[in-house]
Amino acid sequence: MAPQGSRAPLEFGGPLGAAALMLLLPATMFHLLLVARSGPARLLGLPPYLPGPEALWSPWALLLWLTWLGLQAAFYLLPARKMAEGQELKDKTRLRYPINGFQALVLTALLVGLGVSAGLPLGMLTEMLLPLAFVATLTAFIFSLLLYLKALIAPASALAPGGNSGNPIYDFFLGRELNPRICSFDCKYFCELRPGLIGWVLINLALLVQEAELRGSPSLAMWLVNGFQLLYVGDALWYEEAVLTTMDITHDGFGFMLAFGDLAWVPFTYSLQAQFLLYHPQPLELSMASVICLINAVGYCIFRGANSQKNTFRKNPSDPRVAGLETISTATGRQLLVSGWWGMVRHPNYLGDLIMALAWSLPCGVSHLLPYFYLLYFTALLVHREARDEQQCLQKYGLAWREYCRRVPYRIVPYIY
Ligand SMILES: NC(=O)C1=CN([C@@H]2O[C@H](COP(=O)(O)OP(=O)(O)OC[C@H]3O[C@@H](n4cnc5c(N)ncnc54)[C@H](OP(=O)(O)O)[C@@H]3O)[C@@H](O)[C@H]2O)C=CC1
Ligand SMILES: CC(C)CCC[C@@H](C)[C@H]1CC=C2C3=C(CC[C@@]21C)[C@@]1(C)CC[C@H](O)C[C@@H]1CC3
Repeated sequence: MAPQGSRAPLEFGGPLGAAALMLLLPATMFHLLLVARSGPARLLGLPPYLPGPEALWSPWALLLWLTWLGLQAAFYLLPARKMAEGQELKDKTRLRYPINGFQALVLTALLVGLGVSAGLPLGMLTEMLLPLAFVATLTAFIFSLLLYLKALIAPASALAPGGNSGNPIYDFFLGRELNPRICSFDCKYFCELRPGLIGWVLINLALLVQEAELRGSPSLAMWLVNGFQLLYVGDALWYEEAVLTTMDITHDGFGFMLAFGDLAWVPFTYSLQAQFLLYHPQPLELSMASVICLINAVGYCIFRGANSQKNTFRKNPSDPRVAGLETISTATGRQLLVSGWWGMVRHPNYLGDLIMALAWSLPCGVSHLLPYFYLLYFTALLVHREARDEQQCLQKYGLAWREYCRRVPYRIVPYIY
């Protein structure tokens, strides 16, 4: 049984690490936004200027941001094609979640399409990235504070395994309540996929439109970055149900880490390649573009193949697509796959995700390190996430997990790591 509350080992370097991350993450996001539009675009250099309050604060940005959150919340509340059940909770109940994220993406696209054809200047959004990122960060802080206070009146069974150490900084960062809800509206599930991920592709699109306005047409590099990232976001929303088994939903509380990550970090830093391309156009030969498309396709096949194989197996182990795979039995009654994608490395989906991350940076050329920030950050995130997942699996499956590690010794990259 995993240790609970104050007995759970502290992660992320404890309260000091949490405090440092709460300063460092927003600072990094603003640094990236500033250097992406500067001439030298140096990842490790100083930003060209420090923005004053007038560059950060705009009531229009606040209005736009709140409208965006309201719109996505309204789409979340629309009738869903399916209601899915989450994992079993401590009190043996299961929560129900609407599966309508892809519908929200399509409705947003229709609305934006209508707006643009009616003369909405979508490209102008690129001028508002700084104040928008500022209000998103502010929202994340206020939201996390409200969530922290809400957890004070939540029953013990609603609290997350971590995030309840008694140290307010650490608990504020990690999140105290596992699934904070307002009636049937699940705050964490809503934030994980919709405003941030759909916001990311909308920012990308605005950058593409702005490039077309500046230079006559979008560059091939901009098309590739937009296309690849739209595929990634569309895939996440199409397979939305899979997010219910991720550690973010089943293990981590909802605090600053996820609120800031979902609402601010994802839209404003994951769109870095498109931001870079708007200010630093890169020539791209058709032959090189084809190679990059191939790299993205290989990454996507591994990512999707591995995720679908595990999801199919978890839903129905006797499904003909997975019934022939070799497995290890565990004391919990669940089984672990040891052949197929999950017999190659212990996290084949991370490998595919990393290959795609490389394909998203390559259209930006090799003259700057800045567009490779996502690849570097993502490698660190996945290595850390893999270690956390490993720890949780060891607690869940004990000896069976050790046997799996013996049979499949590499974590993410075959013969390397
Ligand atoms: N772009 C981004 O910023 C991010 C993207 N991602 C992506 O999101 C997706 C989900 O990632 P994540 O939630 O970290 O983890 P995974 O989808 O890899 O899930 C890990 C879980 O899978 C189960 N599992 C592990 N090994 C096996 C096996 N051999 N056989 C059967 N089940 C197994 C275990 O849970 P159990 O046994 O309980 O089912 C384990 O806890 C990934 O594709 C990842 O790349 C993740 C984080 C950030
Ligand atoms: C701000 C910190 C550095 C940590 C923030 C982490 C979050 C940005 C990520 C935690 C897990 C995530 C997942 C996804 C996006 C990023 C966050 C929110 C996906 C939705 C991406 C698409 C995949 O298909 C599923 C992912 C689930 C986990």
